[in-house]
Amino acid sequence: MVEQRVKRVVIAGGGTAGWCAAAALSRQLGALIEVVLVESDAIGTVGVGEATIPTIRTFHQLLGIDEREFLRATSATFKLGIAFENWGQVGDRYIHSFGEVGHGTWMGGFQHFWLQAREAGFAEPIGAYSLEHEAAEARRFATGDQSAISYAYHLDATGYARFLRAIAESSGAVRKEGRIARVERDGQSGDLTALVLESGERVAGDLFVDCTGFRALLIEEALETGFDDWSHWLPTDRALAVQTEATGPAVPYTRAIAHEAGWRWRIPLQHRIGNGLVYSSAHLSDDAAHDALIAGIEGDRRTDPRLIRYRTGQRRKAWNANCIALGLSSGFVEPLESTSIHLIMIGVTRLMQLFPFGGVSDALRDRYNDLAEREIEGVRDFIILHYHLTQRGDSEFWKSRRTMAIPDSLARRIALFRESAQAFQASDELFRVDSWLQVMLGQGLEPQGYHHMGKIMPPDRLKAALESMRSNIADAVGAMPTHQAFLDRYCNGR
Ligand SMILES: Cc1cc2nc3c(=O)[nH]c(=O)nc-3n(C[C@H](O)[C@H](O)[C@H](O)COP(=O)(O)OP(=O)(O)OC[C@H]3O[C@@H](n4cnc5c(N)ncnc54)[C@H](O)[C@@H]3O)c2cc1C
Repeated sequence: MVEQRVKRVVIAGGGTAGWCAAAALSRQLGALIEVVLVESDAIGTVGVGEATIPTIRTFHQLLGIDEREFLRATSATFKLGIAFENWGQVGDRYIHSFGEVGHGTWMGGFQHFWLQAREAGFAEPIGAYSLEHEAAEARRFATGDQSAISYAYHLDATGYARFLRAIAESSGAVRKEGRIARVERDGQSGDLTALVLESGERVAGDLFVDCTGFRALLIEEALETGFDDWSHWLPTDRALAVQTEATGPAVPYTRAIAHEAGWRWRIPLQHRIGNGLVYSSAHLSDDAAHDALIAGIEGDRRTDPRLIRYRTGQRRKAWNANCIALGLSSGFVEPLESTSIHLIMIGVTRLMQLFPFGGVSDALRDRYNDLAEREIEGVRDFIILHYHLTQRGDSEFWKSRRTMAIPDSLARRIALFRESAQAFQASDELFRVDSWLQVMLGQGLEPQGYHHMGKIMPPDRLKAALESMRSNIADAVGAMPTHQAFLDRYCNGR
């Protein structure tokens, strides 16, 4: 029998990444491994990261999380997509919703039918063929047996870490409070051997998970892994965040409102709104950003604006030696499509799938890094798409986004869609065709051609098929309660 070499996993950091890792590892592998987490209350967490994508629900199912309990503990609301305002041109608006857009066939996607119908003059806007889009626009929501709807959540980040901590501790994970002063390494292999706390306590382990946020204490400070900087593509490097009181019913979508040098978010929770202004410090001063943030908020402030600095890019290896970086320590592609928590969850899931019971090996590490790299690069391209496909010319920031050189992978994808309306999801890529489609069209990328599969059927049949899709969706949305009414009922257990 192969001897189990990795028995004790030490997690450094207790933000969303640290507690996600602790909860999943202890709940799923707790019978085989010991899980210890070190965090420092004095340092605290980044405190943002409140919008998610639907994969969070798969992760919750893996942990056996009760949805109502989660919603109450994190003051969460439901999210059906993101409303992008002012991205193509000032005054433009589109929703990137989570669900399917229409129905295609094996030969091609729905967009080909839709483009055919639009040319013939009988297509509604593309969003009319997506349940999630229409529900978001109508601010309605229902889940459970009543409807099959694709959704995610807006959640309170601090409450979420607390919630995950309770799961982790009840599954046997042990928390140690204290500031990590130094990291010990094996003189020969270079592997990490222990975290030494300021108190002098030594926390030894076989495998380490770096969740220390932007500090990247293990993966960078100790292991000097290196970082690929993507700020030439994604130059926003600061965010100002402030919480305000809710002023009305919660909407089931995030708002991402472009401004002269970045964008603003608005994330509705049950009791408050999370607001933030993301900007490029090369194009907007901190004072001007502060004024723009305050000018754009509604409702009384609950907190003072807080400045967060970041750099967009990825750690050269997410897994280096016997250390895996998760969360902000592994890289950050700015929060536009709410992908960071997803990348944490997929990273933890992958770690459990590739867990090095027999010891860390190059083969396991390479496989993990390969998948992590492909996934974050797919996210990167998707985010760059939003900036690059702007028609805005009202500021240096937007002019430079429009004219910048983009990754070849993305340039090919845009050219393909522009020429033929063909969109695809590469293997190991997060965003589905429906997402690429909605954002490309939403940002004003007009296909010059399309597949003629719609011409195979008589125009009347195409018209009837589209009308039936649209009216079925309209009926389903019409039967839903408002998002706020559903939330009130669902969270109260009624
Ligand atoms: C402006 C902004 C907006 C974002 N919005 C979204 C979003 O909408 N959706 C989304 O999915 N993601 C978002 N993110 C990303 C999200 O915030 C993070 O992925 C998530 O919070 C995980 O952070 P973390 O746990 O890696 O780091 P942190 O929350 O920073 O946690 C780091 C932990 O390490 C500990 N630590 C650090 N140094 C030491 C030390 N010396 N000793 C002991 N402990 C230490 C800290 O105490 C803390 O517990 C956003 C990020 C930013 C910057």
